[in-house]
Amino acid sequence: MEYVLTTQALSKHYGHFKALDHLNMKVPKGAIYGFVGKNGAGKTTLIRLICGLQSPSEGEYTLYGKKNTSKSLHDARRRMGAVVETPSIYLNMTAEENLKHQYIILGKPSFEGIDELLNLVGLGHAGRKKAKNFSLGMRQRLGIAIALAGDPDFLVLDEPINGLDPQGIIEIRELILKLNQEHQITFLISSHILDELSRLATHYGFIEKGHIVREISAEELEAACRKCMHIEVSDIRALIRFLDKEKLDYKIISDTQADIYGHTDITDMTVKLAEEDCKIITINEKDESLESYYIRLVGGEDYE
Ligand SMILES: Nc1ncnc2c1ncn2[C@@H]1O[C@H](COP(=O)(O)OP(=O)(O)OP(=O)(O)O)[C@@H](O)[C@H]1O
Repeated sequence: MEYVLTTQALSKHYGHFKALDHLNMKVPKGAIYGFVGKNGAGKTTLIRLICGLQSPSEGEYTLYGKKNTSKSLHDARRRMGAVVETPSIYLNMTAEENLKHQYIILGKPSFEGIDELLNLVGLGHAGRKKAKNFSLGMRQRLGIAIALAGDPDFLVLDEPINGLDPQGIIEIRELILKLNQEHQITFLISSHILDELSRLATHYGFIEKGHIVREISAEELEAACRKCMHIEVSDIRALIRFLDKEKLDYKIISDTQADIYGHTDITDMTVKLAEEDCKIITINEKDESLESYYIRLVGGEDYE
């Protein structure tokens, strides 16, 4: 497998504090890599390091196979774009002027392609409007357009949907999917909004206290998320008696509802419960959410 980014025991210390502690991760080419962790876990620190905004204390990383210590890292970094924390846009400029400014910084010979870029991020109609009048979602999309100006094939987005309204979230999601699928751009997206990430990510890296506790593909994650049967009954005590007798793993949700893990013979359960005058009101299969998996992995305290 070809990797756009790898890190080997990458560490960043601030005095005695280890913001990154021997972090190992691999972002495959073509992936949408969800970089998941609580506030303060070290996500932004990793992003700052790979963008070259800070230097590692120990360990190393490669971008497109080029080591961070090698001279050719500069060329590899040209293939990468990033929106770190808030997008760096000039609010008194229009979207078009912001892009022209970026083109000048990049030393591009002409402004060719700006209209195309604005259309790509869904700002074709707003090119002449000042950025200060943009919604947060439009600003985020302009930030992505600026990051795309250098024609990267790896985009790093730090918490791209933080603070966006539902419509803004959908627009960013669709843009990321389009750029990934139609323009073959690999993404590293840091987020603590797991539900949203699970609609996009092909791979996940779970970071906790500066190191990766699990790296897993979306397919592996789906298999690892426990399937369960959600059941609503008229007599929860009868259900508990049945589940204990069958030695099934379960969780009581309310005084009429429970989640049952593992294989359950529904016919047998229906008959046995009927013998105790317990009616099944509803029953359906559900997957454990990414959020429950994550909490199981790193523990729930101070999770936002
Ligand atoms: N310049 C710095 N000096 C000292 N400590 C720092 C510095 N930058 C970050 N830290 C600490 O390093 C830890 C990791 O910070 P980082 O910003 O990478 O977390 P994060 O996972 O991105 O969380 P958030 O979502 O809150 O930004 C935090 O405890 C933070 O306080």
